[in-house]
Amino acid sequence: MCDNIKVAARLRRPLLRESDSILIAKVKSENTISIGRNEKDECKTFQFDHCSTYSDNALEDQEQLYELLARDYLLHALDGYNTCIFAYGQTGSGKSHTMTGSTQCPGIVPRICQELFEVRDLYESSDDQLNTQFKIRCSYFEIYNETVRDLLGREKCRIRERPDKTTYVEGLKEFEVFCVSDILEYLSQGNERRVVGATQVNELSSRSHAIFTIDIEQQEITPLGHTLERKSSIKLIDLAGSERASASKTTGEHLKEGANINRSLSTLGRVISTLAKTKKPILIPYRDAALTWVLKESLGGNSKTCMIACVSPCDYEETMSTLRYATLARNVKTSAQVNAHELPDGREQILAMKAQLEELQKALSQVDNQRAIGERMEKIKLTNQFLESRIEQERDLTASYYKKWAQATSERDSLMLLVGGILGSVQETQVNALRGQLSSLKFRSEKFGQRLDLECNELKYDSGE
Ligand SMILES: Nc1ncnc2c1ncn2[C@@H]1O[C@H](COP(=O)(O)OP(=O)(O)OP(=O)(O)O)[C@@H](O)[C@H]1O
Repeated sequence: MCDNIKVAARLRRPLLRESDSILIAKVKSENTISIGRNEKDECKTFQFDHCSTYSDNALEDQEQLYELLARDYLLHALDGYNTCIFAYGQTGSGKSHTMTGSTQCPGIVPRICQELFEVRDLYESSDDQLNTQFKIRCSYFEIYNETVRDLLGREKCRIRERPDKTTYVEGLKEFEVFCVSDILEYLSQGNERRVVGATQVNELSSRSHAIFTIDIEQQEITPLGHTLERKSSIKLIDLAGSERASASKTTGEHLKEGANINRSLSTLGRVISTLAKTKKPILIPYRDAALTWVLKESLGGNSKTCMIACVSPCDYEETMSTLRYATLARNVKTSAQVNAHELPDGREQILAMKAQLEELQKALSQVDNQRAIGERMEKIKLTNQFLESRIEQERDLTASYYKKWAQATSERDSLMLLVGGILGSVQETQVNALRGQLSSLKFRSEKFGQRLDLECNELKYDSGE
């Protein structure tokens, strides 16, 4: 969905030091602000989506600005849109007062935090079946002299581009927050570490661009029992103030800071004017400054964005320049989309998990089978080795029996020959002795034969034949 950047002008009250100055700006209606050098000068009028002025009650002014302008950006974020609110203006024009404010007079950031947790509590405590679970995280960084510094961590960080061309701060610390005091604690910790300096125009001048991000993740159970997940982020930005060196009487380090601030703000101006002029932009100079590079999505991408142009009631040139800048921003279009998708419902998840479990069990039993087969193979191998060595032994034994048997047989044969040859010439007693010898040899030879058969049979049985 295409949306123009919403632009509001906020006129701050004259400060004590300005009590003698001529008031050059006036809010004429809720959409119109006019500006003239003096009462006689012809006034120039500017139209914006919203114009707010001051009253005697600063707290009420803060409340009103939140209700009429800023709350919508919390509601959009709860619907799943990325949103961004940034305060722009000269130094001392009321940007920090508008975004952060003070404990007595809180600005937009603490109010958004407060209401976000009220909404969260309401949803989560509801007995309604359409329950929503929240996960809220925050991070805070500043861009000082073109360097990104994590205000809640220690590191200097770098800006990176994702494959889809969106940008992010690498290594930025993000903290999950569970209640409003958690998030306000991180906000105040970060504010304490922000680079602040005194200039002639503002005693507590912010010398950096500060970007506080709230990431919201919601999981909602729909009436059909599905889970809808929404992810969105709210970027809340307090820019450093534009300044003329002569007006703010800056010198040395402050002059360098001022030059960097002005350079990045003028790049922001060029990005805005290129986006405002071109329907299909060819080259937007996002990369020319860390600020525009990191805000790429908020300025020309998936975001609902609001610019609050803070103006002083007494400085004609600066106020005029801010209002011109703001007018240009009104023509910039962004293309915000709801970042939501349905998660697979519970039943589907259970079925998918069951199928996965079955597959795992199958794989496991295959592994078990293979292990059992392996173990049996190992046993068979050992048995084979044992049998082979037995066969070898038996073979040696058989060979030695054969040898003995052959010897016994030839001994018997030669004895029989001898008996045959000498039978006539020997005494009966000699014959009987020879006969005894012969029958003993016969008996031994039969025994050898039997033993041989027995060994052969055993061998056959062991080798499984
Ligand atoms: N609407 C307002 N009502 C009352 N006081 C205001 C308002 N806006 C600003 N102020 C006061 O004006 C002074 C300067 O405001 P602030 O510090 O917010 O300016 P800034 O734009 O953030 O300046 P810088 O860019 O130098 O940081 C502060 O004392 C602040 O309290």
